[in-house]
Amino acid sequence: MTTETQKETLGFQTEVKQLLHLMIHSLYSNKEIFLRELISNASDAVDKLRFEAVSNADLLSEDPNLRVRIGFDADAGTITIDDNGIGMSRDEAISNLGTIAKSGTAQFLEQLSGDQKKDSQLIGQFGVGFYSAFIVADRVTVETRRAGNSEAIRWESEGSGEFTIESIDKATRGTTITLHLKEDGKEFADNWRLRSLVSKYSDHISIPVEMLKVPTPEYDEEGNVKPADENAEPTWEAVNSAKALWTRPRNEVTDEEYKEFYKHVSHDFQEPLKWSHNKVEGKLEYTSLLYIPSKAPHDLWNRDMLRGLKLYVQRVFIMDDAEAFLPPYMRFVKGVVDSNDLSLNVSREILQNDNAVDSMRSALTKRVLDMLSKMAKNDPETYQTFWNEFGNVLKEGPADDFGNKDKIAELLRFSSTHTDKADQTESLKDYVERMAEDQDKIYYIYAENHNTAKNSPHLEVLRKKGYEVLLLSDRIDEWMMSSLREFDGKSFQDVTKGKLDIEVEETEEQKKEKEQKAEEMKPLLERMKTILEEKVTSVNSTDRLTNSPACLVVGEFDMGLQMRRLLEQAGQQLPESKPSLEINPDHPIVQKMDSETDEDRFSDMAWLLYEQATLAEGGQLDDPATFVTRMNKLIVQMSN
Ligand SMILES: Nc1ncnc2c1ncn2[C@@H]1O[C@H](COP(=O)(O)OP(=O)(O)OP(=O)(O)O)[C@@H](O)[C@H]1O
Repeated sequence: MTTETQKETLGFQTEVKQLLHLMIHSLYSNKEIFLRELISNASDAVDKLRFEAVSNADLLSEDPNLRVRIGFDADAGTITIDDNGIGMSRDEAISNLGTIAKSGTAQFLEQLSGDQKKDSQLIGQFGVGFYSAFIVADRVTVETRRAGNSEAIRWESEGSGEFTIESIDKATRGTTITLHLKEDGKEFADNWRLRSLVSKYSDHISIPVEMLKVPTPEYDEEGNVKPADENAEPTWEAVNSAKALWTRPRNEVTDEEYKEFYKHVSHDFQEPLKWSHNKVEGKLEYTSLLYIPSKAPHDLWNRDMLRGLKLYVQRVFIMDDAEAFLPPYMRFVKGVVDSNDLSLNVSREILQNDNAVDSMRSALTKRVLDMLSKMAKNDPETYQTFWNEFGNVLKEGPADDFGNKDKIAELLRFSSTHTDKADQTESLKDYVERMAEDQDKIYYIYAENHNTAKNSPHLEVLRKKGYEVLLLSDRIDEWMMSSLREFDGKSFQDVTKGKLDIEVEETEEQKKEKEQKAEEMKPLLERMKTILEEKVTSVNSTDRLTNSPACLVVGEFDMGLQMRRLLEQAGQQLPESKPSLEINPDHPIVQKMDSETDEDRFSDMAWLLYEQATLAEGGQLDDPATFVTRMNKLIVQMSN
């Protein structure tokens, strides 16, 4: 006996144990989904076999009719799901059915709270897959033989922490899963129950999902039921329509079918927000079925994760996550593309450099943008749900996809001083419609968080003028704004950069008065400049402030202070560039400073103005302790 034939006991990876435990507890009110998950896996296994058979036809020859079979034994309390797909080798079974390969699993498990309803949603988003068998079964046996291998194995587990694995004889390739049902899972070992679940969840599966035909009774001449023929071969019949859903005409597919198909391709538990199903004929021939999910997966932010559409070539499954068909900022889209123009041997590398793929990619990108524009126009509430989940990914769009910049800009939603709320609900179109008559720019501010943006001294004069300002505080925002130059002919203006160019209506007299004041301010500004020389390029008088005494402004073409901080934190060496300090000449502190004769006190006040301006725009002080000492000194002097 070789070691391989011996029965080995192995432990589940810790994460599997945790997931199993949580899943059994949080999904018990939705038990029936186990069947969908297992049929979905069986169909994937058949797809993989068909793909391998493209280069090795022998794999198919022994058993060419691809199908999944569902059997049950009500007396024994078992259900079997049997496929003649790719099967698993010993090593594959150990890693596929004993570990979770997904990145971020540990973080995901940490999010679970013990609240059954919330957890079941999260687990659904994560994908339960094979392990869902343990919702209804207290023992699961998997017998499997990989196509092309002679060795078959039996994997078995009670789902509590370990599994066994041993070599067995199995005549045919593929996988048979036997569920030994728990007491409260026995209801599923029933012909009609199983049939109705297959139609509900798996009708769209492209291969036949078969069950044993229930013999129709035959009658003798007297009208009595004839005894069944003991020797008759059981006949299997398909209980689903077994036609790839995307190949069917749109008007013959129901919403329910689209939704179930989505769950199959996306491994998502929840319903999609929208979908778009299209057949393209002409120079290129392909069919696409694209879905917008309703919830972001937990690892969406990871740009390196492989993500994309399921690729079929002439109905043969080629690969999951074919990322070449959509740009990275559309990595939330799920679905299928089935092409008639690609070779069955196509690889990821070929996809990256193929002209047909390029054309499909730009057409599919337009399709998604159109789907979103329509949703935004006809169903703003659903669009808002989309935006709240995926807006931050779409914000990568203007930089990623220059050609569609304007279309993407229309889809963006912002927080703005119009609502003063953190929710991103305002479109640029709304902004432009609300623009004041004499306003010719779209103003925005970027800060580390919403409140810093909303309360920034830089907004004071704009608020006074009634100009709306976009309040940006997502990390991606500054990058996005650097690619958005204009919208509807209006340029964007960062209110913390350069000159604001806001026309303030004033009479000749007021103008003169201002000039005179500026002249009077000069010595004060000079005095401050000498003190703050190492921190600022200049100290100027400004009319952008109404309530605050001072703010920091960077040059029009300089990097924003927030971006600079982010890059510095990331360890980048940046050329030095200093902001300028702008002073509100009407502010009492500034006026007080002008008459301050004590040089030490003046210096403290100048530093405090600079430091508070830094803090107000979300910056950090180089020397916070000295700032506190200075402030305390002034407070004591004030109260004396
Ligand atoms: N019937 C089967 N035939 C061959 N391999 C299978 C079968 N069922 C499962 N597997 C293998 O086990 C792996 C794990 O399955 P599981 O259902 O847990 O995850 P998944 O299908 O990859 O993703 P998800 O958890 O999102 O459903 C699969 O990726 C596949 O490689």
